[in-house]
Amino acid sequence: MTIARALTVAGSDSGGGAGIQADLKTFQELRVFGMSAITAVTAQNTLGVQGIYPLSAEAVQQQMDAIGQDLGADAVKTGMLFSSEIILGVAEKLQQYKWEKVVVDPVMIAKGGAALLLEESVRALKQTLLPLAYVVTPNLPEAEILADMRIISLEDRKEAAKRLAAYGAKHVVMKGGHDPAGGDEVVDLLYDGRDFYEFRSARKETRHTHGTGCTFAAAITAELAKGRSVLDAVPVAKAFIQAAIEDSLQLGQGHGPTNHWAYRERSRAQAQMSSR
Ligand SMILES: Nc1ncnc2c1ncn2[C@@H]1O[C@H](COP(=O)(O)OP(=O)(O)O)[C@@H](O)[C@H]1O
Ligand SMILES: Cc1ncc(COP(=O)(O)O)c(N)n1
Repeated sequence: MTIARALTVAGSDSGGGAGIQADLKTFQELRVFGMSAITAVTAQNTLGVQGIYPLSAEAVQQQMDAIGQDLGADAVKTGMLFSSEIILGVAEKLQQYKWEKVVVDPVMIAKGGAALLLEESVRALKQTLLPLAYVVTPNLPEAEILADMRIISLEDRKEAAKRLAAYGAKHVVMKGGHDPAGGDEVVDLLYDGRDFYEFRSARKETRHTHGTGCTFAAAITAELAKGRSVLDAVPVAKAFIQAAIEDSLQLGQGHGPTNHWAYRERSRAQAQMSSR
């Protein structure tokens, strides 16, 4: 039996809802062997980010070497990268190990407002990492910064996706969670350099959305690691995050984490129903 392997290069969230912790939980739930290279340690909970301790670019590269030289990875996800030095170091290793299924979640600001990427590093993200992205998964505020334009209409989203593709990203998945005019639907838009696809789901009214972006991108990464196409991976990720948001765990006093085992429990219940 072949074992699908995925590597996440991201920050640690002590609260367990986002970052490395969300990614590894998601990989595990989707039956993919998860590995990590930590870029920064954050002291964080559902109330916000209390501290950020970045690692050196060398320490991040050494972790990626440890995986590249031994276990290997079928897909790689990047999340919080914090500085230009780390971005450049990560880009170098992605190229060295010829990792092509790379999902770049361009994490910039935590839900509570803390900067998880230095402002001066946006350029490095655009110019060094986007060209290596098989998939980039911006939320709307991140897409506005990367594409350098305001996004209001669906046409704006399409124009922004084209601009990100022009930087070299093979697929753009623009998430719609932050759409102020979203109404009762959340629409994620996929652009593959040729066509646009819309993925819709019911918007859940909730404040428990800590780590939704990380979890969604990790689910795409897991499915790519198994050999699925982007067009097949995105609907699985959408179903995964929908279940995780709808069945949230009500933990903590602020923006609580999503439920990483909800998708598996739903799938199991469905299988039992259909076998009756
Ligand atoms: N309230 C919600 N109800 C259902 N799905 C949501 C909701 N908010 C976000 N999502 C989904 O969660 C994923 C992350 O979305 P988004 O909030 O835009 O990104 P981020 O967490 O990076 O800010 C997307 O697939 C989006 O469709
Ligand atoms: C270490 C770390 N990485 C990423 C996020 C973003 O979280 P979200 O997925 O909610 O945008 C976070 N809060 N902490």
